[in-house]
Amino acid sequence: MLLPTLREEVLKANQEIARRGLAPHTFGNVSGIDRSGQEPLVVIKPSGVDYATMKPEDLVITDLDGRIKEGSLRPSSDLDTHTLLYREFPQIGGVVHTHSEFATAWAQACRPIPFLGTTHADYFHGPVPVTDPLTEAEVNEAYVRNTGAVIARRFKEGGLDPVALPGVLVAGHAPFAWGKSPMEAVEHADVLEYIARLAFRSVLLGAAEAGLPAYVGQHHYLRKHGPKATYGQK
Ligand SMILES: O=C(CO)[C@@H](O)[C@H](O)COP(=O)(O)O
Repeated sequence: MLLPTLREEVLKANQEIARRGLAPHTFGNVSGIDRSGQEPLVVIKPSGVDYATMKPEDLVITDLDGRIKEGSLRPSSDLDTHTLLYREFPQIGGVVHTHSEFATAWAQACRPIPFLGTTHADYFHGPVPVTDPLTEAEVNEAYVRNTGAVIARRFKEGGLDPVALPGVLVAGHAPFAWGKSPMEAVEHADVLEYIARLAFRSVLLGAAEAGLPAYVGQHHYLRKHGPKATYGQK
């Protein structure tokens, strides 16, 4: 993907998380990556800039280690999480961080979103995982980079597939979601908030946390993503 097109898509994606109510104030950020050139380049939201006034030239371009290549504004304060996820999950092309209400509530409760319905199963093949809380050492050493590290650790140690589970809850913080592109990452962040709200209400109504029978979840996930889709545990 050429950078000018990626810039436009990352700008639109950042405006979309605001328009969809997923990012009150500036509590959220979207990035995209262009892996087509010799050096992968990340395009990310500038820190603290109002989505409504954001322009393509405000976006910041960095390399995969977060070194700024282009841009006069400060990159999002979550840059190191985004770049670590691009290094750890080579399949992804876009990352979204939001503070959407219900997904953030599950993250603050340090509880995974249970696998309760087919709406969930269409997009997330399994409970939406929650990370371990960062240790004091991880917070003090590098909070943002270690936020990415605990996400990567949760998927690696859990044998989880970031394609079949395109999002996570960072314990005590809020959700991150990803996809093949910035706009697909926004779709996943939007669905994550919707299934978080549904699960919250279902649990209040007494839904068994045992959740959906595996065969129903698998049927719906494969129906949406095709018989060759990767899903579930690796
Ligand atoms: O999680 C946080 C703060 O808790 C951040 O996501 C900010 O809410 C957004 O920061 P910028 O992207 O504007 O730097």
